[in-house]
Amino acid sequence: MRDQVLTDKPIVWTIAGSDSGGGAGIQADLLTFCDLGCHGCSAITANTAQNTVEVAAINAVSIEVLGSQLRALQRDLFPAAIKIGLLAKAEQVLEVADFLQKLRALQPVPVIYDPVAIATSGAGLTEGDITAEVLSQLLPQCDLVTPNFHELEWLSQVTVKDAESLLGAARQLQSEGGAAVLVTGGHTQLRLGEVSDLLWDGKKADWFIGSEVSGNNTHGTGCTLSSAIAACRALGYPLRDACVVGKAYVQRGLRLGANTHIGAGAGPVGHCGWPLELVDFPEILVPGEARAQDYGLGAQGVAQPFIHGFAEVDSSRMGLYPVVDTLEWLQRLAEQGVRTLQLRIKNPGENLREQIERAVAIGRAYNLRLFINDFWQLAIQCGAYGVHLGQEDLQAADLAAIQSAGLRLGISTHGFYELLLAYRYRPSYLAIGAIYATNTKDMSDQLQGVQKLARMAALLPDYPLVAIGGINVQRAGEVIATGVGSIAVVSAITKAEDYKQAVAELNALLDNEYAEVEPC
Ligand SMILES: Cc1ncc(COP(=O)(O)OP(=O)(O)O)c(N)n1
Ligand SMILES: Cc1nc(C(=O)O)sc1CCOP(=O)(O)O
Ligand SMILES: [Mg+2]
Repeated sequence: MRDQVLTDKPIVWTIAGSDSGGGAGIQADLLTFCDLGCHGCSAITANTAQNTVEVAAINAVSIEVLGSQLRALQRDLFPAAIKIGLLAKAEQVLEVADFLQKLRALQPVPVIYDPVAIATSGAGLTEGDITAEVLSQLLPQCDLVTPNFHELEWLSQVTVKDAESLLGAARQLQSEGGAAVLVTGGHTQLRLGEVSDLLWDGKKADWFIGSEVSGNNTHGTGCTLSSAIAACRALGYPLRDACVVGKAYVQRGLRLGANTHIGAGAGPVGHCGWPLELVDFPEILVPGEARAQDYGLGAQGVAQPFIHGFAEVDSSRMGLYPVVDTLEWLQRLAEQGVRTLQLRIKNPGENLREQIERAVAIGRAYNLRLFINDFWQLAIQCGAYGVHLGQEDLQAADLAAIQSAGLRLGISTHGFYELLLAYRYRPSYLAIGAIYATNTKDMSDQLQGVQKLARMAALLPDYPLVAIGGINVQRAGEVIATGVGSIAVVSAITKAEDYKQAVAELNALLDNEYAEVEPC
């Protein structure tokens, strides 16, 4: 929600080294913060003398100089997130860890550490060994650490030779330091043509699969990724959303920056604005899909094979979509000409089957797109038009049965990560929520806001998208303007003084927007 206030840019700090060549370090970090709508501040740990072909010198700043920068920032520019890059000697690690401990006692601040310590050439970038200080003092102050394969081996002391050992090393590092681990795959491909990152947060492993981009302009990708994740965390995005948007931002920079010529060596990755194209976003690996084996997620324990591709809805613009809990409401709204409806019964009585049968009959009589929430078995048995499922239902429901019965499938999503994951199933529509706070259901930790909705909707311009959560007549205009083809509402209709008027006003807003987009 924070990113809706355009006059109030979140502040993000980078604590890192200066790259005189302008491709990595502080320079890449500040470009990234700016690009993603944040105000960047810096505390410089070292002045490196480098260009695109060599690191000629690394001049660490003194503890006094580092500390004075941090304290000046704290006095006036309190951060919404912090990215840490090169810490050039053990004393700096201790200084930063100690500072963070005190800062985070005042207010929680997400901290992302890109453990820069070894150059691509293999040369050490630090004065002496910093391993012990990083593991024991710094990592407990971090929320996320973003090693590449080499840095993972360095910090975990585990030799990484395949996907299983990589996951083992990430688990080891996470359990030792407490921070979630995002292992970046830029240096090693587990599958040809795929550049994949592994996130292990102590509970769940996720693979984010990107495609290889040909080109040599890769300098600064690690700095840019960790900075983009920090910027997204400052905008209020949860960790998984921040990771997939960060990866997309780097992918966009690699793709659009591939043909620039800066220096004789590896040129800088591009900084090319907010990623709004699906092509830059990673695919989320789904348990049960064939390539999961190559990523160390074997078939064991997977409830069902990966099923994707569901019956299409007849229009990507399903319009007004009331979600109701009684047959009376279905009947009333069908009589008002509403064509998309959902029956969402949360406290079913003994006559649930009968209610669903009657709902399906109303749906047929009025030619409705009628979705049944949760009860997919009854929806199949009663021949419903479609079923709506939540994220947590995806592993439990028999998706093959829904698919082969020809039912449409709608899936709830809450943010970029869930949207990309649900999209892998190619459902009939994707719902995005909760856009605003709502009294109908506790969604307080999953609020998206309109700007984030617009950024998600931009990824799938022709796909049937539904926005839900706190939408009413006053807010519907800005929601519809994001490009979603449908707005789902509960209380805006069922608690309206005059539901017929609410239906008419919401329909008028939808008609108006679509008329502007598609002039006759
Ligand atoms: C259109 C639409 N979007 C989202 C939801 C929420 O579904 P779910 O996540 O399954 O939560 P419950 O509705 O079951 O509480 C929905 N019902 N409809
Ligand atoms: C049922 C539901 N699902 C949501 C989601 O974000 O998945 S928000 C929501 C409640 C929508 O009710 P109202 O229109 O009254 O705010
Ligand atoms: Mg549900």
